[in-house]
Amino acid sequence: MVKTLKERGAVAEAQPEVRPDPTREPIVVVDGLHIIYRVYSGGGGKGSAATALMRIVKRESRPQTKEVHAVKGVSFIAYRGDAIGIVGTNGSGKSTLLKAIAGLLPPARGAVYTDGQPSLLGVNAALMKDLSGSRNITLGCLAMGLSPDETRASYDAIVKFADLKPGFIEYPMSTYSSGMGARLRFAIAAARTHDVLLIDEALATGDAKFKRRSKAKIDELREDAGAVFLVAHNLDVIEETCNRVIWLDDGRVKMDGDPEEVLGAYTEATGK
Ligand SMILES: Nc1ncnc2c1ncn2[C@@H]1O[C@H](COP(=O)(O)OP(=O)(O)OP(=O)(O)O)[C@@H](O)[C@H]1O
Repeated sequence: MVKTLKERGAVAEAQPEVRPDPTREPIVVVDGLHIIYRVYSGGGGKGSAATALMRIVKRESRPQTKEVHAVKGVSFIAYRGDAIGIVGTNGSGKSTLLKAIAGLLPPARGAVYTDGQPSLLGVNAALMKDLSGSRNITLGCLAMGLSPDETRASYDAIVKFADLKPGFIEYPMSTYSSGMGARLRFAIAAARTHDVLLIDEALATGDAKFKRRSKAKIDELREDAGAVFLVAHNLDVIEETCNRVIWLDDGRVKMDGDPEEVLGAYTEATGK
């Protein structure tokens, strides 16, 4: 039987139409964005340096590349003051979308326009795990563009916000639990206002008290910042923090709108 284009997956399911709101100020415009990862695969052998060297010696051709189409024609507009939660099952493209908004991944097609500088705060944000929390605060603040005076002035507030166990601020970050690390990273990032703040799972590891304080901080950041994006598997965090939710499904926008409505449909569809 001949399959239709849709059955063969050649035609994407329609994504919600984007209707600009002329009364609000756009901060991030994502326009028909496609992100494709190219992964080396095949050749049989392991992808080690030795295999690559053998291939050069034997003058074999390069291994085949495989494409992973992670974001498929995503479009939306984020406005000043928006806190947008991004939900979706594993591998649906949430982290990829955040990285693309941060400018870390080149679009294969489409474009991302941002008014101001996006900052990506991920659980894996690049602090130095061998340095103490204290040194990382200085490093992180300077890396975010704060002056040495501003860094010194922000130090106490960051330590207080991170609320680590006594003494831990002088220990290397490699000794921190993932929750402690996430708290410190969030506290550092929150020390500055951001035009566009992208948060990837940073709050998932915090306890209830920290989540409450981070929600208050995100509300504050939203007032000063342009827009906040939050990826989290914990839907409570999204529901409490965001005024809008985008549901990604296999790299496409399935729904974009009111948190209650989108999270309701998402929970029903996925049983999460
Ligand atoms: N560096 C990479 N190279 C190749 N493929 C990748 C890479 N990073 C992600 N992918 C693929 O892109 C797709 C989207 O991944 P992504 O990490 O954006 O999803 P996610 O929704 O954030 O998932 P999770 O909820 O598990 O964190 C997946 O198929 C994943 O395997």
